[in-house]
Amino acid sequence: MLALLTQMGVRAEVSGQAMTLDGSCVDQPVAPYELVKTMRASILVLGPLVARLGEARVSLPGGCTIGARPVEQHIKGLQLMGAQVELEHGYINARIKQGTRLKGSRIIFDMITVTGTENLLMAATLAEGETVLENAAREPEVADLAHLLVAMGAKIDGIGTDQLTIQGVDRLHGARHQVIPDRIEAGTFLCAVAAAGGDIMLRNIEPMLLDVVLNKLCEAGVRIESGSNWIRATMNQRPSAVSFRTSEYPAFPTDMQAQFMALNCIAVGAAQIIETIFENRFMHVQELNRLGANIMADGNTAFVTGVEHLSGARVMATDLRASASLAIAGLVAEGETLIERIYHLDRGYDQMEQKLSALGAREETYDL
Ligand SMILES: CC(=O)N[C@H]1[C@@H](OP(=O)(O)OP(=O)(O)OC[C@H]2O[C@@H](n3ccc(=O)[nH]c3=O)[C@H](O)[C@@H]2O)O[C@H](CO)[C@@H](O)[C@@H]1O
Ligand SMILES: C=C(OP(=O)(O)O)C(=O)O
Repeated sequence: MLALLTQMGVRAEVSGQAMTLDGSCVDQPVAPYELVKTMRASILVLGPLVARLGEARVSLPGGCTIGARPVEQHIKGLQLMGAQVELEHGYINARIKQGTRLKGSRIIFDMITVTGTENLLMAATLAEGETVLENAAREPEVADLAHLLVAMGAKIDGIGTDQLTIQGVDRLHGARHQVIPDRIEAGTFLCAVAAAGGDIMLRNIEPMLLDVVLNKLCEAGVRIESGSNWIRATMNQRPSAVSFRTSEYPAFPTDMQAQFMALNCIAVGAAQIIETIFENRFMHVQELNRLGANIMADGNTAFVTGVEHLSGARVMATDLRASASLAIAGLVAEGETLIERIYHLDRGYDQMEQKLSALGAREETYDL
């Protein structure tokens, strides 16, 4: 909805005055992962479609412009399984010989790729014989997909590890599956409370999904309590600065980098942030600096020196998590913050403005 309104010229406004979020009695059900994220998904139907129908044509994937985001690992894997793959006018065409199936293969990824693992995992479930995926991604979302496939009749060993062994089956059947909660949405709300102060109760979230994030929040001074499917965070002081390096799961997720940078902007002390997954994921730095932050970026490293106050300004969202970091900084900043191109946020958050409002934030979307 917000995306549609934005296309019609609507902008979102976040305003605050050293605001605190007090949501101790407000339930925040965390949205299922990927329910609202679609643009990057085109590549994910390539493998399963070729496996099922023998040919497929999909556009090169979109997604946030945080780096080149190549997909040659997906293509290499499908070729090893016997598919012919061509690039044509921004589309990927893949096919196998009529009357044949993809062939099980041993595929060693050159680097850890989440969507690459997911794509070839799905394709392998319907291939002929055994496929072994080595150096596979271990993100919980990959394991969740594997559990769904198993419920649909696939044969997969090594779920949750970096080596997945798949015995191809002739067909899959329907199944019922509960998608895991979105750990990045949960982490974003926790960061908002860590930065602005206050109290939040998140339900329908397994703390284990957020291990490293919760550790960093504790290091920042947040009080964390948790049960099997809930997390409560309380913060009543300025956060302490926390340094980190993004990396593949189970290390610190790249999708939480921008939100922790916002937290560091108003922290006591200084932090070093190293981004190792994407080469262009610091676009929020100059926008946070517009709000009075003190950040210097040099290559894949950002140095953040915490300041006591941020002050509202007009800023521009450049991608999904950059938008979230600006929303967090806007809550903390004194005065009004106007975030342009907020439509990026809608691709990964369901009704963030309503959820923040429920916590006591003053946030509006309005027609200009
Ligand atoms: C490992 C990792 O943290 N992946 C993140 C990545 O997943 P996403 O699946 O979008 O990206 P990948 O995991 O495939 O990419 C990881 C790295 O490998 C490189 N690469 C990937 C595939 C390929 O064929 N060639 C290639 O060079 C990418 O450029 C990137 O530097 O973005 C998502 C959205 O931000 C995050 O949720 C994922 O956590
Ligand atoms: C960059 C992200 O998503 P996508 O891969 O869909 O661009 C993200 O979730 O932070």
